[in-house]
Amino acid sequence: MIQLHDLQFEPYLSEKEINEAIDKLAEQLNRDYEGDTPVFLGVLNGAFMFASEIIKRFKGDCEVSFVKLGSYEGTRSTGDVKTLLGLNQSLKGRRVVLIEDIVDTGNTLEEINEILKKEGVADYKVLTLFFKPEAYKKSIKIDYKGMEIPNKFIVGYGLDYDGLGRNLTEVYKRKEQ
Ligand SMILES: O=P(O)(O)OC[C@H]1O[C@H](OP(=O)(O)OP(=O)(O)O)[C@H](O)[C@@H]1O
Ligand code: HPA
Repeated sequence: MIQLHDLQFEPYLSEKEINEAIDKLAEQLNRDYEGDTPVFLGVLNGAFMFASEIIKRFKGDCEVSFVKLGSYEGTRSTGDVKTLLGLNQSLKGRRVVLIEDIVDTGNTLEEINEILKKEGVADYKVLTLFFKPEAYKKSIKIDYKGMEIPNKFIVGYGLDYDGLGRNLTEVYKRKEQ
């Protein structure tokens, strides 16, 4: 059990389980993007750890870029997704792989979708380590999912509770009261 701020969290996914999911995603990406030079676009802050691991496993040429969006306060989405750092390169005509640590309500994804539509990308795919099907309210297709998880608040592997927990290499879920 760990404590972050006022909440307790219990172990949920081991580093081994997470790495196995990332290995599988990497195999798919290496197959689907063979011979292409995709742009991996990570969504900060949460995706930093996953982005690093998946990009290390990509065998071809690629570019790496980041945007920074935020909408969570504590354990809840405010529904108001703020772009804190936007794109700093043109993605026109490029194949883009959006890297998310988690797709939960889908609010963040919808916001990025609008940004990428305006960019005139050749195509883009959504890659996420974690996906909460019960919470997802949008229709944007999630192309690559590492793991489907129940609608519980998690921390670790880049994900935080009010700033803490991002450095944990395993994932913890909020303890039921
Ligand atoms: O599908 P949603 O409900 O929009 O949730 C997913 C988003 O929430 C988290 O970001 P957050 O806004 O907490 O910012 P952070 O990445 O800096 O922690 C996470 O990193 C995703 O980007
Ligand atoms: O379960 C979660 N944990 C941490 N951050 C998040 N952002 C969306 N869902 C989550």
